[in-house]
This record gives sequence, structure tokens and C-alpha cells, in this order.
Amino acid sequence: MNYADDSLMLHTDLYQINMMETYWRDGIHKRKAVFELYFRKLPFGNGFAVFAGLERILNYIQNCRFTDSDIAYLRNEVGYKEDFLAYLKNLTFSGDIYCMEEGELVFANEPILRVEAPIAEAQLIETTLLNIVNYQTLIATKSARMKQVIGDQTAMEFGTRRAQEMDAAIWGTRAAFIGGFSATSNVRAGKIFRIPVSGTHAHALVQAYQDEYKAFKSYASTQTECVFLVDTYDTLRSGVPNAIKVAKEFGDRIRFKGIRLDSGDLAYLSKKAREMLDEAGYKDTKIIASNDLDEYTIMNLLAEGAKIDIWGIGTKLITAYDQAALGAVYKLVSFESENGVMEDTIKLSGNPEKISTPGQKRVYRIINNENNHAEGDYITLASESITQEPLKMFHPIHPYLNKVVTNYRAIELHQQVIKNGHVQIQTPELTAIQIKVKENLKFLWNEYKRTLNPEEYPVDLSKACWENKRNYIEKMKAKANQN
Ligand SMILES: Nc1ncnc2c1ncn2[C@@H]1O[C@H](COP(=O)(O)OP(=O)(O)OP(=O)(O)O)[C@@H](O)[C@H]1O
Ligand SMILES: O=P(O)(O)OC[C@H]1O[C@H](OP(=O)(O)OP(=O)(O)O)[C@H](O)[C@@H]1O
Ligand SMILES: O=C(O)c1cccnc1
Repeated sequence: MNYADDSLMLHTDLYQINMMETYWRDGIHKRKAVFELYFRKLPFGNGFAVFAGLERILNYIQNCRFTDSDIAYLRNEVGYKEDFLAYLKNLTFSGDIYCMEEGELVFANEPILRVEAPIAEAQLIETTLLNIVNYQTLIATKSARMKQVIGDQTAMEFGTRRAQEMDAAIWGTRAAFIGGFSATSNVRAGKIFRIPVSGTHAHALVQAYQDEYKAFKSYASTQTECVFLVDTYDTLRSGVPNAIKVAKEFGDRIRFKGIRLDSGDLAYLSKKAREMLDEAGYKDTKIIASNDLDEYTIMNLLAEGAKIDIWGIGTKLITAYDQAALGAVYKLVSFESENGVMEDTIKLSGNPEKISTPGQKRVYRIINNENNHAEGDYITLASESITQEPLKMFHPIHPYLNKVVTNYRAIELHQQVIKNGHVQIQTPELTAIQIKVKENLKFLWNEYKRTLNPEEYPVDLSKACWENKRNYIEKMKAKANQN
């Protein structure tokens, strides 16, 4: 039997539904749970990450309802009983979600998103939320990292053909745009998200005509904006001269926008090609480079004085080539007890970095008013207020690393995006999110933004949050020892 693929409700791990059943049969499924989503280590050795994924999360939550085919599948193929299926059939997401804005800079071990919901519902959505945030944030971060190196020059996203399937191409393209890429070759992403689409042509065009000059001529006869790919046979002996020849022949009938280099020594070839274009009077014609580029090759090419104006980047961006996963997790930090009181929860680990921080929390960015730069992020318990001045910040794992900040402002990074299951915000235009990333980066000292070995940006706990964590560690260890 085939089941219609008509919802995302089963886009979760089986264990979530099994746990939901346990909670439901035990009658605790409606008890309020607080889960926080965060990652433990910044990707790519970068000094910051860029959060992306909220738009898709909101779409998902809005459509959170099991369809008939979902229920039929769970009944026929997984074997849940009718009473539990009846509960699932009527379920919608009824909780609250607090989240950073897309484009916010985010660091290790701070909650990006917080879910406050009946535990069964909060559990159900874990896998999808992680799936979305882990990928989109990874690609937005890779894109922003590349853009830090590229600076004000243009970066074009070329990755669809190499992406891990279609969803990755589409949402990865969106994340790449958030991180600072200007355009994509993926026309569907252009249609869905209104990302500018742009492109040149492939080697196949030249091969099809078996003659570079003829191929460029046919292209120029049919396209008004022309970027010629000049490396099919010999970049400097035939590619660039043929591009110039055709541009001259067509004159005002085309816009000779550029040439693309896709192999060989891109520094050397770009310099020579620039000379040839300039000599022929095409000073405004751009040089586009592609071929397995990443932030390191680009850094090298810039250091070599390459005359490249536009960077076309595919594989190493869309697949997050040097780090396949962000590793974000979703942890229960507080749960309603039998008598209706919220009690903090903790996950212990032999590795101090993996011990979760109990309690519902708030995250603030502390901006020094004197220099308008971020001193770090400050995590408090939700019950605390942050009015005390001066502010003592200390490292959560090495508390002797601390500092006192006096003249500052504290910007809360979470906003409520879902209330009782309903979306509370208007999602911003994609361009506005991209601009936000740029603005956010201005608050960061260069030491945190450099590509190689950036300084570690402080993410500190308030005293109350830290003491709460220490108390819970001791309490749970003592309990474990009694058993
Ligand atoms: N001047 C340069 N400095 C640093 N890296 C470069 C330079 N020129 C090219 N590269 C990079 O080096 C790699 C070149 O790869 P490789 O030599 O395998 O391919 P190629 O020159 O494209 O040859 P092919 O014709 O097989 O495609 C690419 O990642 C490219 O971006
Ligand atoms: O190198 P990337 O960063 O992944 O960028 C995308 C690559 O895709 C194309 O090559 P491909 O060999 O697929 O097609 P082509 O025949 O047009 O060169 C293009 O020429 C780029 O080299
Ligand atoms: O338009 C291009 O030049 C392009 C598109 C996809 C992949 N590589 C290059």
C-alpha cells in the first residue's frame, strides 16, 4: 500500500512517537516541558555562526497536524493502537516557541531556540527542528565565513548540482543568501525566495558547436547579457581572444558582462585575461572565477593579486564540505512536576562541555556603550532581571575567567515566535535578513571574525544560572550514588 506524502508530521524519529505514547499512557503528556536548542562547538573553526531556519520552522509548526495517511501508516505499518492514534489525530502544536531572529550571530552553548509546550508535543517536533536548524545554520555560517574573505566583491551560489539532494539545494541556497551571497544559479530558489538568479554558460555549449568562436557567436545572437566561459580549449590563446572578437563584432547588440575562468591557475590567468580585456577596451567587463573554490583558495587568490571580480561557488559551500554537521542538540531543561511546579532538569556527562545547563533561560548580547562592540553573550535564568550594574561575566566551565562590564546595554536575543501554537511574527524579507547579518557583524571585534584561529567569543552564565547548574550537578550526582 502506498501512503500519500502529504505532511511533515512523520518527519521525526520513531522514538519521539514512542515516547509520546509513554507520556500519554502515563497521563503526563500535557505536563509543560522546556527544551532548548543549541550547538556545542562553532563549525569550520569559525568565530561565529549565523542562525538560519526559522522561516521553515514556522511553516512546519503552522501545519502541525497528522493527516489521514499519516494515521493510516502508523496504524497499519507501525502498529500503534486505536486509542493512541485517536489522540494523535486530534493533536496540534499548542505550545510557545522563543527564538533568535534569522541572521542573528550565534555562539556555542547558548540557546538559539526554546520550546515551552506539553511534553508530548515538544518531543514530537525535536527531530524536525534540529534537522532544519542544523543544516541551514551550517550553510549560512559557511556562506558568511566565505563572504568575510570575499569582502565587497560579489559571490554567486552555484551548488545545486552537488548538493545533498533537492531540499538541501533549495534551503541551502536561501541560507547562502542570508550569509551574504548575492545571487544563485538555482532558478527555483529564485522563484520561491526571490533571490536574484544569475548565470553564465557551460562547457557543453562550446563542445556542442565544436568551435569556440561559433559557440560564442551563437550565444551572443541569442542572449543580450553575455558571460563567456573561456577555458574549454585554451584560455589565453583561444578563449579570451574569441570572447573579445565576438564582443567587438556584436558591439552594442550585447552587453559583454564578463568571462568565466573554470580551470588552471586562476591568479595567473585572471591577470593575463584582465590585461587582454583592458587592452581591447573592455575595462568594465568582469572576470568570474569558479572551480572548487572555498575560503582558503579565495584567500590565496586574493593574496596572489588575482584580478577576479566575481566568485562562483558550489560544492564547498552547499555541502559544508569541511564540516558535514553543526551538531546542534535539543535538551530538556525544565519539566512540570506532579504538583504543577516547574522543576529544572540536567543531563550529566563525564565531559564538562556536555553537561546541560538546567532551567529556562534568557540570552543577552552585552554591548559596550563606549565602543559599540559586543563584550559577549550573557545567559541568565528566565526568573532573573538584568539591571545590576556593573555586570560580572564569567566563563561557565572555567569560572576564574571573568570580567566586569560597566557601561553597557543588554539586548535580549529571543523573541516569542509562536504563542499557543500560533505564529506571532511577520517573517522579514530575505534581503533584510542578509542586511541584518552585516549589521550584526559590525558589533563584533575583528578578533572574532578572522578566518584562521579567531578568539573565542565569551558566552557566559549569570551567577544564579551557574550556581543553579552547580547545585543540580551535585544533587543529581548524589542521587545517582544512592542507587
Ligand atoms: N593561483 C591559485 N592559487 C591557489 N589555488 C588555485 C589557484 N588557481 C587555481 N586554484 C585552485 O586549485 C584547484 C585546481 O585544481 P586542479 O588543478 O585539480 O584543477 P584544474 O586546474 O581545474 O584542472 P582541470 O582541467 O582538471 O579541471 C582548484 O580548487 C582551484 O580553485
Ligand atoms: O566547482 P564548484 O564550486 O562546485 O562550482 C560549480 C561547478 O559546476 C560547474 O562545473 P561542471 O563540471 O559541473 O560543469 P561544466 O561542464 O559546466 O564545467 C562549474 O563550471 C563549476 O566548476
Ligand atoms: O552559471 C554558471 O556559470 C554555473 C551554474 C551552475 C554551476 N556552475 C556554473
